[in-house]
Amino acid sequence: MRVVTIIPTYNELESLPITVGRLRAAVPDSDVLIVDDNSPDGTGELADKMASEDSSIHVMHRTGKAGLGAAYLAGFRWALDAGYDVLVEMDADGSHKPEQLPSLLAQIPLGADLVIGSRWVKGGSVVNWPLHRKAISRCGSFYSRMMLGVKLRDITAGYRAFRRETLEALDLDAVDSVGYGFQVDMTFRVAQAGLNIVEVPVTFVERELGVSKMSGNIVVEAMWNVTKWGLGARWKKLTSKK
Ligand SMILES: Nc1nc2c(ncn2[C@@H]2O[C@H](COP(=O)(O)OP(=O)(O)O[C@H]3O[C@H](CO)[C@@H](O)[C@H](O)[C@@H]3O)[C@@H](O)[C@H]2O)c(=O)[nH]1
Repeated sequence: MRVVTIIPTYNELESLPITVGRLRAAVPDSDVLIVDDNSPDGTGELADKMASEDSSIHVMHRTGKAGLGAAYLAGFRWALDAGYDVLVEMDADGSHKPEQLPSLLAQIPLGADLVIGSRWVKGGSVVNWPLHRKAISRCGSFYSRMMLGVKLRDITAGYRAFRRETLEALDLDAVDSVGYGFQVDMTFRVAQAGLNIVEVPVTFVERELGVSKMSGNIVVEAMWNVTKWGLGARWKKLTSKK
């Protein structure tokens, strides 16, 4: 099983080497793809240096900040072309513990098409999150579950492992969401394709270095899209019955 862990970065100079070091120690067999959006703090140059010292680390440079969703889509395309069997999504800031990746990967041979590292299933948790982030995440997952009929606890989670065939089954060109909405969008598409989504408990640790790129716009985008997708799916169901 050839695994690649895709790490999108925007201004992650301090966090990136720590996270990649932990990942290499925890899952030495996983290659790494860093997708940098021309970070002003020099993260891209640091990533190049790391790649020059370790042939399992690859770097994709993009011209400017275009959002986490766009970075992942570019990373997916590169990794599919390169022939990887499993594509992992991981934040650069250490909030997704690399030491927990083996528990996500273990689900792939058992038949999972998408594995979600879930904060809100039994055994999952969040460390050091302010109350408002907990509320946004829980409400976002609850609203998405209600609107989309996807029976998962943590639909917005960003710690994931995709089987390559799962991504090949989707129309990636049609995905245009940027923030939280991207994770919900991908989950909804995988669920609609009738594929097997498995949640495993993880501990999400709030970053200690750098700053989150979460913004009000990203939350509004997600809510708007979820409403649109949910109503669209209901309308489709209604009109196909006639
Ligand atoms: N290349 C690139 N990377 C980006 C961009 N925006 C964010 N990133 C990178 O994406 C990762 C997550 O960004 P954060 O800003 O730390 O995200 P967060 O608010 O903590 O959100 C996390 O949790 C959400 C659910 O609670 C998830 O939906 C989200 O995917 C992420 O895992 C980090 O590695 C960050 O550098 C961008 O425009 N371009």
